[in-house]
Amino acid sequence: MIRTLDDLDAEGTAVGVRVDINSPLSESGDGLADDARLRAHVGTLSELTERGARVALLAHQGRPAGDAFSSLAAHAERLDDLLSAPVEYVDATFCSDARRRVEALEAGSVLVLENTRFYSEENMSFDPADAAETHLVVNLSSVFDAFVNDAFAAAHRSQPSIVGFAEQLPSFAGRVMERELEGLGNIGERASPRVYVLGGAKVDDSIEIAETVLESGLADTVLTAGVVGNTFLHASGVSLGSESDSVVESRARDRLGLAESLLERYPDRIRMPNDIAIERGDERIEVAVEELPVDEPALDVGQRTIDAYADVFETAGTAILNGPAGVFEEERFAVGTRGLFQAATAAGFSIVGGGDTAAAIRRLGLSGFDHVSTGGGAALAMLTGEPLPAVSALDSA
Ligand SMILES: Nc1ncnc2c1ncn2[C@@H]1O[C@H](COP(=O)(O)OP(=O)(O)OP(=O)(O)O)[C@@H](O)[C@H]1O
Ligand SMILES: O=C(O)[C@H](O)COP(=O)(O)O
Repeated sequence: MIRTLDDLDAEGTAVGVRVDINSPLSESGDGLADDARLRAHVGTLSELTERGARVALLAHQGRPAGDAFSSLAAHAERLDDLLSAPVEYVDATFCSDARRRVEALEAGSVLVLENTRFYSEENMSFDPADAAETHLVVNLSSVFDAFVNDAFAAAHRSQPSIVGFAEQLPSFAGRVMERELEGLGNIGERASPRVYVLGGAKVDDSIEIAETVLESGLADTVLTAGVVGNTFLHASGVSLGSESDSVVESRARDRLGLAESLLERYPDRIRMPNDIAIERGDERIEVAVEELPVDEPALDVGQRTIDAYADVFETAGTAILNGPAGVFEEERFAVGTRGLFQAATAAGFSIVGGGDTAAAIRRLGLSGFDHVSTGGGAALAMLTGEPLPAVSALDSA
């Protein structure tokens, strides 16, 4: 049974709170280009500080050697704007200076510790028992009274700050974690027919997801769009044209055979676009599949596809959306994503996977979904029935 903040005696308690505020950075790299994930955690942090907790914040940003690998100074500054509680930052995570700052925390205040991934162990995976013995967890457990995991978007990572503390301290789910588990947990018990929309450009991953959800019966129908839809059209023998075919072959990598096999095994449960949209001059031109191939790359799905998929949503019990239908960053090719995602809200319960998809619906001003996740890979793991290390750790705490 996972304990929540309802079960935590917060007054005066030094609480280590793991959040996921991993965010796109501004061009200059010294600021945040998007603060959606910081805003997502305001509820948890406000509740804890208003209840008198002494909050030490743990988080990662980027990956070693990656462009977005940075300190959390800018995150702390933004959180100070977003929270009514005082927020300070220290450029240390678990050394004696950091521990002293945690011990000196006043009730109702927040200290942002430095990026956990600045320390080598955090970039490795451990079983929870071994994670509990890492330097980060051992040192910080000596100054924390309790641990809250609110980092749903990193819940699929078995890293020390995610799975180690539950072995050492009383541990609880934060409100983001609680909400995500309510929205995405037990997906197999959600009303059917369950319809998965697989779009975007992570084609090899999406083909594997299609196999998982079809084989397990989680999905009654898989609707494909984006490069994923183009790939299944290609796998079904349709030649889209040299430009699109080469995009498909590069993105599908060695999974094209699996797409062909899935079409043979589930001909009635996988749907492909009826039409695509191309750019000709300054125009958006929609081309029926029967009129393919064309020279220009397929950059979106067309109205016939939107209408056909909308019919499916009308009778869907649950719609799960991951990946946009087209190059939504260009307004002319956002038509598919707008139409498809809006139509999906007709389903009994609509869920949007996190990451770029959640960013897309914010950018396009789309609304009406029952659950919009903060997690990309973590949401997908839950939506395909995979266990999440962070959740297992909290559950055994
Ligand atoms: N037909 C298309 N041709 C080329 N690119 C496309 C097409 N359709 C969608 N895309 C691109 O796919 C990208 C998003 O795909 P991606 O798979 O990363 O989404 P996502 O699954 O939501 O991401 P994440 O897993 O990070 O949440 C967008 O940048 C979009 O431009
Ligand atoms: O942005 C995300 O998907 C999460 O913060 C996890 O980041 P990671 O893929 O670098 O572990």
